[in-house]
This record gives sequence, C-alpha cells and structure tokens, in this order.
Amino acid sequence: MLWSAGETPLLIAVFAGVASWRTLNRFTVRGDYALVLLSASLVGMYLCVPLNLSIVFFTSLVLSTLAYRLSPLHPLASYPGPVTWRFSSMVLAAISSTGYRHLILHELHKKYGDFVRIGPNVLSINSFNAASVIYGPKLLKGDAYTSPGHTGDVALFFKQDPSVHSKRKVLWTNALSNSAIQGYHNAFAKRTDQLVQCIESRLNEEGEVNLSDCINHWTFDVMGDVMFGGAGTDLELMRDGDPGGLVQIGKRSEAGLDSLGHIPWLLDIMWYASESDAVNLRRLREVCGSMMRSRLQHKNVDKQDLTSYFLDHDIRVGDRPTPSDMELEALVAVQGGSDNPGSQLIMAMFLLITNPNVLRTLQTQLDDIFPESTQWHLDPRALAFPYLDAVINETFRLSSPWLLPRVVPKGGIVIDGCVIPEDTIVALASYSQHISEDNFFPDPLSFRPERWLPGGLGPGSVLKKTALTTFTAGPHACPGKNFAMVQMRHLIARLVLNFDLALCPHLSPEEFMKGFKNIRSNIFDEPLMVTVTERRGGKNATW
Ligand code: HEM
Repeated sequence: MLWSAGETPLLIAVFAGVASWRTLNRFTVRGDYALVLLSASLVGMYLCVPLNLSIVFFTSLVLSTLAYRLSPLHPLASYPGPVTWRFSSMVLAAISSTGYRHLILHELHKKYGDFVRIGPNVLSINSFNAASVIYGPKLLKGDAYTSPGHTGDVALFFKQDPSVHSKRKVLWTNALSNSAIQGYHNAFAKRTDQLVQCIESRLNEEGEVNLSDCINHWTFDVMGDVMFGGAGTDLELMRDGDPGGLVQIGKRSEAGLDSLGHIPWLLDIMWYASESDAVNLRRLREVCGSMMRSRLQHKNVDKQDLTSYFLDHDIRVGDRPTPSDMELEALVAVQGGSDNPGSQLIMAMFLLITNPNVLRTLQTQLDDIFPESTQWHLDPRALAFPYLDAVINETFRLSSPWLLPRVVPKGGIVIDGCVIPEDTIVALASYSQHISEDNFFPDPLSFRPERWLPGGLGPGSVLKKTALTTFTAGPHACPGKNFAMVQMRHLIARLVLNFDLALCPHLSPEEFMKGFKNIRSNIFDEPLMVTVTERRGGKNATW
C-alpha cells in the first residue's frame, strides 16, 4: 500500500482538482454563469467537505493549470516569450490597460523574434505576411468580441455567426458607399462651419483653445446627424459641451473591451459591476439606444440618414435588424464613427503643427485649390488630392497601433512556415509593422508624408502600402474607411485653410507624445492646446 486509507479523501481532492482543470481547459464557460456555479460549489463544499480538502482541491486545480501552461506539453510551448505572461492572460490585460502595450510588445519582438507568446494561448505576430492570414476569411472573432451582456442582439462589430455577419455587412456597406456619403455632405458642411465658430468662441484670453475637445465634439455631432438625420438626438456637443462625458464614456468602453477582452470570463462578470469599464459600455449602450428609439419614432426624416439604409434593408439579403439590433448598431456607429476619426484627427493636427514644413506645403496646395474663401464648399472630389491623402496615411501609420485578436480555426494555420495550432488567439503587432524599416524606409519613426507620393523618399526608399493596417482587411475590415477619409479631408482642410495654428507654449511635443496611449481607442493624457490666428475668410467664409 502506497497510501493509507486516511489519505484517500486527500487523493480524491487532488484528482478532482486535476479533473476540473481538464474540463475547464476544454470548454469555454460564460464568466457570470461560472461565478454562480463556483459560489454554489463553495457553499456546498463549506457545508459538506472539511476545509483542508477544499484547500487541497483548489490548490490542485490552480497548480495543474499553471503547470500545464508552463509545460512542454502545451501546444504553444515552442514559441518564445516572457515566462510570467504564460501563467495567465491577466498579465496581457494589465499591460493593455496601461495604454503602452504596443511599445512593450515592440520590445518583446526585438528580444524574442517575430512570434511571441504573450498569454497562455495568445501569440503576437510581427510579420508582413501574417496580416492577410490573420484577417483573412478563415479566422473568426473570439470571445473578446462577445455582444455586451450576451443579449443576443446583432451588431456588425460584435461576434456572431459568419453568415449573419455577412448579411449585416451588406447593409453597412450600402449605408457607407460613396453615393451614400454624398447624401451626408450637408452634415459635413453645416457642422464644419459650426466648428470654425466653435473654435473662435472657445478661445481663451491668450488666444488658446483645446483643439482635442473641439475635434471630438465635431465628430460626435457629425455622426449624430449622419446616423439619426438630426431626429430626436441630443448630440450637440459643439453647442453644449459634453456635460454627460460621452467622449470619455466611449473611450473607457473601448478600453474595457480591449483589456478585459483578453479575459472574456472576467468581462462577463464586470458587466454587472457598478464601477468598471464594462459599466461605461452599458451606459453608452443606453445613451445610443435611447437616441435610436427617438429616431425610430420619427418615421419621416426629411433626409437620407444611415438609419434609413438599415430600415430600407434589401429583402433579397434577408437581414432585417430588430429594433434592439438597431440600438446596438447605433452604439457601433456613434462610437466607431466618432472616436476613431476624432483621435486620428487630433494626431494629424499635432503632427502638422509640429512639422511646419509639411503644414506650409499643405496650406499652399489648399490655397491653390481653393483660392477664394467663398469657394470653401470643400467639394469632396477637390479634397481628394495626393498630398492631403499622404498626410492622412502617414498619420494613420503612426497612430493606429492596434492588437486585434482572431481565433485560429480547426486544423491550425501556417504563417511564415510556423504551424499555429487551432484555438490559438493570434494578433498582428501592427505598431511594429507600421514602423518596420522593411515596410517603410527611411525614417520609419518620422512623420514624412512624401513617402506616400510617387518617387517616395528618394532612391532606395521602401513603401509597402498593404503593411498599413489601420482599417484591417478581410471580412471584418472597417466599412467606414471611405467615410472616414471624407471626415479627415474635410476637417484638416478646413482648419488649415481657416487658421494658422501653433502649440501653446506650455505644451511640449514630447509631453504630448508621452501621453499618447492606445487601448483600442487612442487616448491622449494631454489635450492638444493650440493658439489659433485667423487666416483668409475666417468666420465670414461661406459654404
Ligand atoms: C479613422 C477612422 C476609423 C478607423 C481608424 C477605423 C478602424 C477600424 C478597425 C481597425 C476595425 C476592425 C476592428 C476589429 O476587428 O476589432 C473597424 C471596424 C469597424 N468600423 Fe471602423 N474605423 C474608422 C471609422 C469608422 C467609421 C466612420 C465607421 C462608421 C460610420 C466605422 C464603423 C466600423 C464598423 C461597423 C466596424 C465593424 C466591421 C466588421 O466587424 O465587419 N468605422 N474599424
């Protein structure tokens, strides 16, 4: 006998712990359900099992989980990476929440190579060839994209069955097609006029203004008009400011999804917590849902808005969004269509102001295209000129350091000859790709829009356009890319035509960049405080 009869219960507790690990390792459990189950088990154990056996059970469960994750038996055992990150995805979630994940991952890639294991089951991949595989048709979104609160409502951004997703994508693609965008032109025109007045009215005595706020308020107001046709919404941030903190609520919601998304079971639980980023998501859902409900009561909106494309769904496609779906889609449109362009625009203005040669060149070209202030209709076609687009693409390159996870399907995948087993979560290290000398040479860390023009930065320069993954690719690529380009062109052109801009003396470019963070949403610790001086036309310019 190797053990005495008295030790049998202990062995059963150890065995039960290992068996529980095996089960949990194979099946995904919804976090909120698991919490209820765990609480019930704890009460049951407290009542029926001696305390020492409960401790042995949980110790065995935890140790077998950790031992497996560190062991050579794990399918990702051969991939290098920092050991502590293998224990739990909590490390990745914590790193993500700092906003500096892209910089930390870049250092890890320099140390460990193109494939780095950054979680028990997660690989970060820094390879030009990886983007088309990771964001191709075979890899799906995982639990990081679960619809908030598991309500079952369908909205394009969240995880759902591919056939449901592709039908819904048709609606979105129609609503954001080039011809649809023309119908939104009045919203751009009216709101951009208002922005000029908003900037002038918010100037303090030193002639300074918080340009970050002005830009964010402009993007939200534009999206309010575009999404709801101005019916029943109270999106008037340029007029009223943002007393409800909508901009920050949106940012915190995205940050919550991005960091807690690495631990989906925790996200499920945090959904109920009173103080967490998931709560911000719930509030954003309520605000956007209420605006959509108001819009749906106004059947006869006098102009075509994005909602009307959803209501006029194509019967052949077979997708008919429910009112509840529409509320969730409103969240996706308002947040995706405001926060992303807003933060890219803030960065574009910062980069222009701190690169005066580029700003001057852009100003000269815009002056040539729009010689009279009365011509500032900013015809979208006239705005699509190469230098402005080069400024925008160069901004995207330096300020979209996403880490967007996808799940490897059955049978695994191969990238650059490396076999990646099924169920692994993979993500492209887009920041490292965007500043790689193999893709953008020379000066990949500098803002040099000329690299996007014919001839690039001279002989030997490299420009791999498809290495820019700001909007990603494949089935989940952003449907708002063309719309976003129009937003970017409109606002940059109008600001540059209207104003001479400079950083406020108390804002150093280094401090501003130090405060630039990415947690899916771009977050700036320092507001872009600028001084503005009116150029030609000013507030008297007409559309
Ligand atoms: C500069 C502006 C923008 C950037 C950088 C951007 C970026 C992105 C990225 C990277 C994704 C993929 C996210 C992921 O897979 O996790 C995405 C998806 C999406 N974006 Fe955008 N976006 C922008 C503007 C917009 C606009 C203006 C709209 C709508 C009005 C929009 C609506 C969406 C939607 C609905 C999705 C989900 C697509 C799907 O899953 O099929 N975006 N966007």
